[in-house]
Parts: sequence; C-alpha cells; structure tokens
Amino acid sequence: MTKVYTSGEVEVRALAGIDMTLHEGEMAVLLGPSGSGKSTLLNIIGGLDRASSGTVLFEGQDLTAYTDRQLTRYRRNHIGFVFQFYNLIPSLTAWENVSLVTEVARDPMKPEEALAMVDLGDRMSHFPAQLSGGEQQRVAIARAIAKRPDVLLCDEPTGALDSKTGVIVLEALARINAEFGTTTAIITHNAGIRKIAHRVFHFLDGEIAAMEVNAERIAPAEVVW
Ligand SMILES: Nc1ncnc2c1ncn2[C@@H]1O[C@H](COP(=O)(O)OP(=O)(O)OP(=O)(O)O)[C@@H](O)[C@H]1O
Repeated sequence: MTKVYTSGEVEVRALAGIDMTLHEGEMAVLLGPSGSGKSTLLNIIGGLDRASSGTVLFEGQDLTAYTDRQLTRYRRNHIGFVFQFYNLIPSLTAWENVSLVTEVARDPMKPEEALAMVDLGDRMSHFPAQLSGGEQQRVAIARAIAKRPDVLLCDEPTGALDSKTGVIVLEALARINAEFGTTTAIITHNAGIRKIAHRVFHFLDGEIAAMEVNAERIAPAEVVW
C-alpha cells in the first residue's frame, strides 16, 4: 500500500510501499524517526485517511473500496483512537466524555465500566481540568474502548507524559489488550516501550525497514524510559 500527498507541484511519498499484517489480539509497537510514515499508516488503518494505491483489508473487506459512509461506519463500529493530546471536552465530566461515545455505539460498555478498566472509577464526576495529564489520557482510553473496538490505534499515547504517568497509561493499554483481546497498535518515539509488544515494526522513509518479534515481553513497569 502506498500513500502520496500532493499539494500543488509538491508530492510527498508518506508511505512508499508497505506490506504488513496486524494479527488479531496482538500488541504491536510502531517505531521510527519523525516523518517516516507511522501516523499516516495508523490513520489509513483507522479509516481516517485513504491509501493512494494498494489494498487495506479488515476481516477480508478492502477499505480502499469503501464509500465515505462505509468508512465512517467501519470507524464507528471497529476502531478506537487514542492520540497524544487527549481531546477531551473540557465542559464535560470524565463520565460524560465517555458517554458521548457509548450513546452512539452498537454494543457499548457502560461509561463507569470503561472508566473502571483504567482505574478511574472514583473520578467519574471530575472535569478534565481537575485531572492530571495521565488521568486525562486514561479517560481518553476509556472513551476509545467503551464501544468495544476490535482495534485500538494509539498515536504517541505517552508522548506528553512523564515516565511514571506513562507507565500507568501503558498498563491500562496492556490490560485492555490482555483482557479483551483488543488488537492494539502503539506509535512511540520511546524505544524502551517496544519490549511490551508482541511485535515491533521499524519505519524508515515510508517503509518498514525491520520487524522484530519479542520472544519475551516485559511489563510496562519495567520499561526503561
Ligand atoms: N496531510 C498531509 N499533507 C502533506 N504531507 C503530509 C500530510 N500528512 C503527513 N505528511 C507527510 O508525510 C510524511 C509522513 O508523515 P507521518 O506523520 O506519517 O510521519 P510519522 O512517522 O508519524 O512522524 P512523527 O513521528 O513526527 O509523528 C511526512 O513527510 C509528512 O510531512
């Protein structure tokens, strides 16, 4: 699959030819220098953006053939996103931020169940400004998992956090992956995080330069930041 962005005369080959599979239930880490194509790939897998050529298969269906409407339905039913900045609505409580999603999902958890999964069962009535960065990110994770997505896509989920808080966020992601079997892909610039994954994809210049399989994984608390 390739992705070329064109603006005027300028063409940027963000993905020069990627051939990869995310296995059901796995935790994958995507590493690589800035501009190597990691976010572009995540956005295409998540149906936020479209490939320029090639195929993108989810359960045998090719997303590249989807209409915008089908892509919206695919995102809504199957994909959870977590970004570096939490994108919570400041005037809504943690519970209300999560319930925005559960109100439109097919078979959602209750917001309190999703918040308990990230250890925030006792902070449901707090507003984002009353929560630390790590707690806000955990609300964002609760919001992403509340619709029971098949795939959870995380773009630098610990990028704005200190190491101690980052570990707590990774522990929440690892628990969700283990308990629900949610296929999880995490972009990070922190090479230490790669050891919590089943597999690691190394990006370079819009290609996957290498793939590692971790024979042994470490717990998030053991990550060297
Ligand atoms: N909407 C866009 N229009 C034009 N070029 C883009 C667009 N989005 C990304 N690019 C370019 O595509 C290339 C890959 O970007 P991408 O964001 O996927 O890299 P990345 O590996 O995620 O980087 P980072 O680690 O800095 O987030 C870069 O050269 C970027 O400038």
